[in-house]
Amino acid sequence: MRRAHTVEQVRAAEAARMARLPEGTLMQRAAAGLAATCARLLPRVYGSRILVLAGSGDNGGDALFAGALLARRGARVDALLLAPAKAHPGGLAALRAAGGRVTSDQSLFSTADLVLDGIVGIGGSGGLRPGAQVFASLPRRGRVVAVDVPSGVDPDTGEVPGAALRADVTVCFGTYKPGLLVDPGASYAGVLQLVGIGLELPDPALAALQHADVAALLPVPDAESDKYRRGVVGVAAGSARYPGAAVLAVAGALHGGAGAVRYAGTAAAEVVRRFPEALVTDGGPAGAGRVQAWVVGPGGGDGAARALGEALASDVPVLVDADGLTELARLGPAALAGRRAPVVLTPHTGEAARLLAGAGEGPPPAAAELAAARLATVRRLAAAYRATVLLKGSTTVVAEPGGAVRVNPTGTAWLATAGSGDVLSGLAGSLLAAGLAPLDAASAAAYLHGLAGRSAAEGAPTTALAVAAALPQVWRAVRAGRGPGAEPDAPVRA
Ligand SMILES: NC(=O)C1=CN([C@@H]2O[C@H](COP(=O)(O)OP(=O)(O)OC[C@H]3O[C@@H](n4cnc5c(N)ncnc54)[C@H](O)[C@@H]3O)[C@@H](O)[C@H]2O)[C@@H](O)CC1
Ligand SMILES: [K+]
Repeated sequence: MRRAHTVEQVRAAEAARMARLPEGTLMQRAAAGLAATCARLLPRVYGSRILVLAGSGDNGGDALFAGALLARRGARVDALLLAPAKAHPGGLAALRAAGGRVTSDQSLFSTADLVLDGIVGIGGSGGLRPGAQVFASLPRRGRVVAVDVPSGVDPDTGEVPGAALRADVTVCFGTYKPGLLVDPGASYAGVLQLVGIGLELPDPALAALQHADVAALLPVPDAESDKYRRGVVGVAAGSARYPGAAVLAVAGALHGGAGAVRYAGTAAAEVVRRFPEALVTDGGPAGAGRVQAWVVGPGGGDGAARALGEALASDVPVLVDADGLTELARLGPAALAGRRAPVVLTPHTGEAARLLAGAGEGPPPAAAELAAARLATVRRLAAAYRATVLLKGSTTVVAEPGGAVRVNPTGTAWLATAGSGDVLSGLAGSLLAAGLAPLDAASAAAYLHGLAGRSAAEGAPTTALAVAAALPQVWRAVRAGRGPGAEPDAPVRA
């Protein structure tokens, strides 16, 4: 599991550690790790041209000390100081002593073999300041290595309020920061490299699952299992107008670990034609028979209101998606009051906007605004509806009310295809029925769905049904620890 901590948590851990260590020890550890990563990125250090962009704080200090270490190995290191009077004195002295120079030549940014972005780290707020904005648009030849955080990215939220410096690699110290894992910030961070500096950290503010975590969550039948013990998932989806949504949600559910899928709705004939193994009924959830979790809403059309009401009246977990969310937004959080079994909501940002408005949080915000502030949005929704919320998008995030947040590292833009959300809800509902806790079911489903999207697409447009069909091979890869994302620290990137 990749764990990310907020600036406040990092500062507290640093203060506790520094109290027991000689002055500057943590910075030396950070600089050594940073220099080692830079050295690995260069064909050879000796003779390489390196530009250090150093701001006014310790982030600049890290960059200057790392520059000094690289200069000692024969690199030609120039430092451009964004706030010359405030540059880290120890770092600057070390750089000079190692033969490095101070420059004001911005064109070195475009000719250097490697640029170290030490403009601002966890002390940063707002986008790049005017003096540094030019670097966001200058052409580049070598790689840009961000020190701790790409400058201009909010470390706690991943929001990018102005210009920011896109990195090829981000070397972060002590722990990941939420802004490195959540878009839009994550898209500025490139490949992440964590350097341990010996911090003792509390529970993370945010976590990203990896293969081993998901493998440990996935239900596996044993000798005593039968279809009912493995869990039956109910799917109330599709309508005369959108029968395909029923087929896709059932396709996801059949690959999610439940022992059986019970379909309730007007697309029963289509479902059973496609999947003879599904148990089907024409009515709503109320008369469908026992299930361990309901999925309500994909393509539900006019029938979504009734299906939602009947599913919520049951005593099992309910996952609400698509038209079910539109209906829930109309009813507001009161519709969930008194419910004991968990509720999972899976909105995209448009649905999230409606849900927030439905919770009395003012007029619907613009979806783009919510996408730019994904963490804040998912937390607000989880708190307002007291439900587990999976917010879909360029990075899918999952939050529990007042609790843990998970970010999915496996997403791919190829999944932005019609019907792919229906597969995800079926899959997540199936994991719920198999007994996973809501946060685990939602985040494991997002993880598998992302990998299945990659595998189905392989760089070309794909279909929702192909994504569902790729799920078994993805389960195998995750359980075997194979394929993209299997290495504990290799980020999965499109
Ligand atoms: N505190 C520690 O023990 C350690 C800190 N480390 C480094 O120290 C960094 C944090 O250092 P600081 O607390 O000095 O803060 P920064 O170096 O991140 O920022 C310094 C100052 O820049 C100004 N600033 C804020 N936003 C800005 C912006 N958008 N553009 C330009 N300037 C801006 C602020 O006045 C801020 O205090 C970490 O990110 C990490 O790189 C590491 O050396 C590890 C140990
Ligand atoms: K930085």
